[in-house]
Amino acid sequence: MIHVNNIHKSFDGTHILKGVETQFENGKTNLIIGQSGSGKTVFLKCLLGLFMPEEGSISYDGKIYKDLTPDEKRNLRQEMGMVFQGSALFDSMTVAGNVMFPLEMFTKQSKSEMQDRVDIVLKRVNLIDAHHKYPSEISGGMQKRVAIARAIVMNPKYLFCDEPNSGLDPRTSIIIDNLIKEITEEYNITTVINTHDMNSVMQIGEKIIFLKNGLKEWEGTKHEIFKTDNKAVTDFVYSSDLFKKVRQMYIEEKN
Ligand SMILES: Nc1ncnc2c1ncn2[C@@H]1O[C@H](COP(=O)(O)OP(=O)(O)OP(=O)(O)O)[C@@H](O)[C@H]1O
Repeated sequence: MIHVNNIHKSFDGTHILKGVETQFENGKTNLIIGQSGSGKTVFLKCLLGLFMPEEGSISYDGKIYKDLTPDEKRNLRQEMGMVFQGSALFDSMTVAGNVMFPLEMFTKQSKSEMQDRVDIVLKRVNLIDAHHKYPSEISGGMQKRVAIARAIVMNPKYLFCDEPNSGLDPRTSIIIDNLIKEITEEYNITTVINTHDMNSVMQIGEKIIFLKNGLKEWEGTKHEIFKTDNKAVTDFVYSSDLFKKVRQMYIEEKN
């Protein structure tokens, strides 16, 4: 569980996050949405410990990040998995090499222990015969599965995903969304996803935070987002005719 307590972050005097307050439960897929420039990436980087808020604090299962020693911070960061936008795989390494990389960097496991773990996570993301392939030899959807396998290979308590569906077709996006949700539940991970993808919101948004100008404008579930009359949220989420119709149908069905 992650508690975000009134965090503020500025760059060169420009106030970007202006007191964000929320919490993310384990076993749940938490989504951050908002217009470009609303502060989603800055917020995710604060959660990852890459940016330090000037005010407020973030705590991870009771551990307040800013109060930890450098060693404790390092240990906590090893409990965080990250799926980067565009997968960010090492082109010169095989699929297995990419997934093994965090184990080689941060553990003292033997080669066979590492190989066993790589087999388990690649199987979990439904990639069985890809160990010896290079990223350029597999599809974008498969690359994303490799990125997810690498993010969970250290058995993280927290999983952060930046635009996990960017560059994927709608069908593959749904498969990747469902995979992240299943893994989140199965391993009881606290997952936070930055997304522009409204399909993801409707599919896996167990908790959605809507950021506007560095503030949390709204939060709720994928069911509540259909019913909200918060104009900033409805203008953003239901900007397309298709989603306007979906919302209308949902409201009529519930009445
Ligand atoms: N390292 C930085 N130094 C200075 N300003 C920054 C830095 N990182 C982000 N910003 C500024 O913070 C603001 C919010 O940026 P951020 O990347 O969080 O937006 P976003 O909501 O993720 O947008 P997008 O959806 O387009 O990715 C922007 O005005 C950006 O220029």
